[in-house]
Amino acid sequence: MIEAVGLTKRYGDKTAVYNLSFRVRPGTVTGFLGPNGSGKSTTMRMILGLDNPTSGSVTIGGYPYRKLPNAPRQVGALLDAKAVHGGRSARNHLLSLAQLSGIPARRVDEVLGVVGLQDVAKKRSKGFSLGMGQRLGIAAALLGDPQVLLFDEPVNGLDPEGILWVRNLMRSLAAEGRTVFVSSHLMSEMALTADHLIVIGRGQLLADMSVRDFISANSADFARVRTPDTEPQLREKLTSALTGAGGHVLPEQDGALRITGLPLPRISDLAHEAGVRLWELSPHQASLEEAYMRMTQAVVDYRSTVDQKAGLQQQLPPGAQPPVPVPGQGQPGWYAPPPPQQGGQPFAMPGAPANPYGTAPAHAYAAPGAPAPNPYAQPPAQPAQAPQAVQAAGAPQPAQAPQAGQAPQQPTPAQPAPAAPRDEAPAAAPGAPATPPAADAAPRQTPATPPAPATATPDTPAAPPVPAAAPAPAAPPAAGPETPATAPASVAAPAASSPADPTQTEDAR
Ligand SMILES: Nc1ncnc2c1ncn2[C@@H]1O[C@H](COP(=O)(O)OP(=O)(O)OP(=O)(O)O)[C@@H](O)[C@H]1O
Repeated sequence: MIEAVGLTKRYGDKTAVYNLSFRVRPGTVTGFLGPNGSGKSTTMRMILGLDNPTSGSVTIGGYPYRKLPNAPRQVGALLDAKAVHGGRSARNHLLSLAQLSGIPARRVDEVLGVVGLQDVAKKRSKGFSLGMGQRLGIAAALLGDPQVLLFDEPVNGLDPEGILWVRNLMRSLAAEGRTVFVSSHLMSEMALTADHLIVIGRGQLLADMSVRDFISANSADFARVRTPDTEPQLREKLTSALTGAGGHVLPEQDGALRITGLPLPRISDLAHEAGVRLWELSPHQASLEEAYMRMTQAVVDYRSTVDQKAGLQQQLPPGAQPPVPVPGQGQPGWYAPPPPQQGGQPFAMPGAPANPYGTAPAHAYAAPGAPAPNPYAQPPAQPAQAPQAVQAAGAPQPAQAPQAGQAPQQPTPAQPAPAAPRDEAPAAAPGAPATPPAADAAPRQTPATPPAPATATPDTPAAPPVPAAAPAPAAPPAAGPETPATAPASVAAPAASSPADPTQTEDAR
């Protein structure tokens, strides 16, 4: 179990994560969703002890990562597939991680087989494609056979076979009772892979619920109706009959109508009464993508504004009519309206308190574009305990991001029980070698941007970036469980990715 309580991270003026509380449970795949820059990677780094929270806490099996006995055997992670010493072969990369964590060499060959890299095991990883790099990162995460796995965008760059493989891998890891936490922007994939979702926007929790609940809470089921293409007047007739009966009708791009607010039999009756023949009348459930778009459209920071496809469009033949644009399509809110029972609160979580933190109203996202309270300006009430429910916060205003000196009142984070871990109790003796490679412990480097004050002092002071050409030194045995592990051996963390000397010969296998 991963448990975050009131987790907050600021980089100078930038609040990357704000007051996040959630639990990631074993036995399920939990998807971690959010727009670009919403704080997913930052959250994962805090879970793995690679960044220190500004406030709040996050534990794995009851321990902060750095206090976790034999952490590399308990937690595996893929954060950045490129965080590999390019001059090393895949096998030697894994071997060095294994040696530093007391993992037998035969396990290296096992995981190489699991990820399908056995044939290129002796090739230097700098020649790897993006997908091969992802596989190597996944192999590193699996190395310690850990109970808790974190994957940041694991299907990036994978081919369809690879995507299917990752999906099945995640599901089988969860089926074995492991805790699997995976971020992705691929909604269709998440819909097939995840059982549960944690959705954040601008660093704040938007939803914490099952995929099924998420879709039904944030979208409406709808009916698709098609009238004969040859008689456009029938479409108009049906539209007015349905609208008159209280239905909500949206044209779809292929000429069909998308109807919400009326049950299928009623649509059929209305069509019959209006003398309109139907070519299609079918029930549909909104996709995860639609539900996600609806929920997050108010908290997207980076949105493309230029129609890049404009220049690619073919000229219409003389006399041809351009396709009728779908009203509102592409604009916030063009998706089907929220389910009526939600009373216009598409994000209200079924059965959950509407406003667990007493912050912004639950309907804050119901009307995209409507003025929304700034959650940063409204310090949340102290949560009684780690909520499993959605934090129905309002859409933050970008211009009003919190300043470092104007920190809202922080909730007192609940202290994680210092007792023995629960479901992820350490499998190995605490004295087992646990010190991971120093390179893995380095904080995220952002060369183009000078680090903000919060990052100027690395969270892991003892771990400066290791020069790329220098192999990670063999770690001394861990002093014991109280010795903070600087980073997981199996975490594919950045900092070891500086260009390797191309003339360097591959070290002994
Ligand atoms: N080391 C850092 N120093 C300063 N700002 C940072 C640092 N790391 C992250 N940020 C900022 O924190 C915010 C959250 O970034 P993060 O990488 O966690 O988002 P994300 O949800 O993982 O994004 P994406 O989906 O694009 O990977 C961003 O605005 C980012 O610029």
